[in-house]
Amino acid sequence: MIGRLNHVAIAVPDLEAASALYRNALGADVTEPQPEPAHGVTVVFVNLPNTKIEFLEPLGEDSPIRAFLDRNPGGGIHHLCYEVDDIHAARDRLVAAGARVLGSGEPKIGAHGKPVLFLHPKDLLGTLVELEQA
Ligand SMILES: CC[C@H](C(=O)O)C(=O)SCCNC(=O)CCNC(=O)[C@H](O)C(C)(C)COP(=O)(O)OP(=O)(O)OC[C@H]1O[C@@H](n2cnc3c(N)ncnc32)[C@H](O)[C@@H]1OP(=O)(O)O
Ligand SMILES: [Co+2]
Repeated sequence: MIGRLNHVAIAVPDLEAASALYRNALGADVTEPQPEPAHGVTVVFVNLPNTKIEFLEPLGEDSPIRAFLDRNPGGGIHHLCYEVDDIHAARDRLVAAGARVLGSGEPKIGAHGKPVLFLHPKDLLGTLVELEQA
């Protein structure tokens, strides 16, 4: 069921500063800011040979990452995103294993234009897990 590691997400207080740091200090290839109002964040992706890093900045008053940044004002690793062949089957299997799906329980279109959903960190080893339909 579980497939490629699509991305590791880092929540940051300042997307432009984070992008400049990775470009200047690491020579990274960083995409331009992509507002995702349905998810309450603006994102960029750091393209790596074998996966991506996603930087997240809060967008709007109800951003789901606001409290995380209050706890981690300098930023911090926020979630892992795994690709799955069938996001509904993966969801149902995880729910059967006791994991809680966040939000409505139905996938939403994510930053790559594909269905995504999130599982509660308390049910998956203290790690927020995102699933993306491959
Ligand atoms: C554009 C889409 C893009 C993509 O890749 O396609 C994205 O990735 S969008 C990313 C932003 N959206 C989300 O993260 C949606 C799912 N997240 C949530 O619904 C919330 O962040 C939630 C519920 C996981 C946590 O919200 P909040 O911090 O406000 O809740 P609590 O303060 O009640 O925290 C509960 C409990 O969980 C711990 N926690 C919170 N966030 C994380 C985390 N990222 N990793 C690990 N643990 C986390 C928090 O510390 C609390 O623990 P406790 O021991 O009870 O204090
Ligand atoms: Co993500």
